[in-house]
Amino acid sequence: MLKYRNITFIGAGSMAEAMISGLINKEGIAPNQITAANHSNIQRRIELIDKYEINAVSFDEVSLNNTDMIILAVKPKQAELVLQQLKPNLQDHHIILSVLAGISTGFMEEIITKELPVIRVMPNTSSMIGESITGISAGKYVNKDHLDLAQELSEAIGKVKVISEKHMDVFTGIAGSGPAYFYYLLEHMEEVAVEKGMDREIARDIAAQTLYGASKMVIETSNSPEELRKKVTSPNGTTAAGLLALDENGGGKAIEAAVENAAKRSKTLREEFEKVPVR
Ligand SMILES: NC(=O)C1=CN([C@@H]2O[C@H](COP(=O)(O)OP(=O)(O)OC[C@H]3O[C@@H](n4cnc5c(N)ncnc54)[C@H](O)[C@@H]3O)[C@@H](O)[C@H]2O)C=CC1
Ligand SMILES: O=C(O)[C@@H]1CCC=N1
Repeated sequence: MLKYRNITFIGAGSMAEAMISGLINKEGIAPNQITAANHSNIQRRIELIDKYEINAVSFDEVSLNNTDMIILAVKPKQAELVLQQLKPNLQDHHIILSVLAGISTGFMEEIITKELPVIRVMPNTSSMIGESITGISAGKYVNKDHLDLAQELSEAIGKVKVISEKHMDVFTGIAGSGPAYFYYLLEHMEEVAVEKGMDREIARDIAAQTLYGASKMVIETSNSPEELRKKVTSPNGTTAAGLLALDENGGGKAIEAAVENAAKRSKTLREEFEKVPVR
């Protein structure tokens, strides 16, 4: 069970913080079970200690003796170096989770050489408030207990889907990067309202609640997005006019292209940063 486990984040940036915040808001995971390690930014460590009362240390000070789960949360390009540096201190009881976009379990397993469980976990920043949707896929040495633990951790920050690793790129394109597309949408909606003289804060609330309500309708009713869209669209009404403008301006295609391009980038990150490790 997660509540008896100690967790060390390697990397203490936005994604690590979103997960830390979600985890300690969840009953059962005490701040002192969590350690975050970063490269050199002392100010950032102080900020995390003050805000969450977790332990925060520099990468050089990190000790893995009392850790059960290591969560890699550095940039994909740092994967190889960080794993090489961790390798001498890895122990048989360690479970390695990686939130790194693109980087495969096979590559990580190859670097660490020990037969340790490596699990890819793709959350999003809504972990911060326990509303992530997190994709997990297991490496070669993962058993049911390891997977259950990764699932439990992911459930502490939102919902979970266990997926095949071959779908991780598209999952990242939809869910890892997805919040940014919706923020972009909200920014644009807000801007139009502001241009028409509406107060920015009010416009923001209106747009955000509209998105939240629409999402909740998809999640909580048995209707598909298409059915729900049709229910909003009165013949010859305002929605039809709005959707026509979306179509004419390539709205649907733009959304598809965003997901495709993010998924493609996930794949090219792998090609760029997975080199054959030097043993
Ligand atoms: N930001 C997001 O929404 C999501 C990010 N991810 C993945 O999470 C990972 C981290 O992304 P962000 O948090 O956005 O990046 P970030 O740039 O905010 O954080 C990276 C962290 O790694 C630390 N770091 C760099 N080199 C290090 C080293 N040698 N040892 C220890 N720490 C080191 C940095 O000090 C920093 O704290 C990436 O691999 C990304 O693909 C996954 C899902 C969503
Ligand atoms: O932009 C990125 O590469 C990371 C991975 C998913 C979300 N943020």
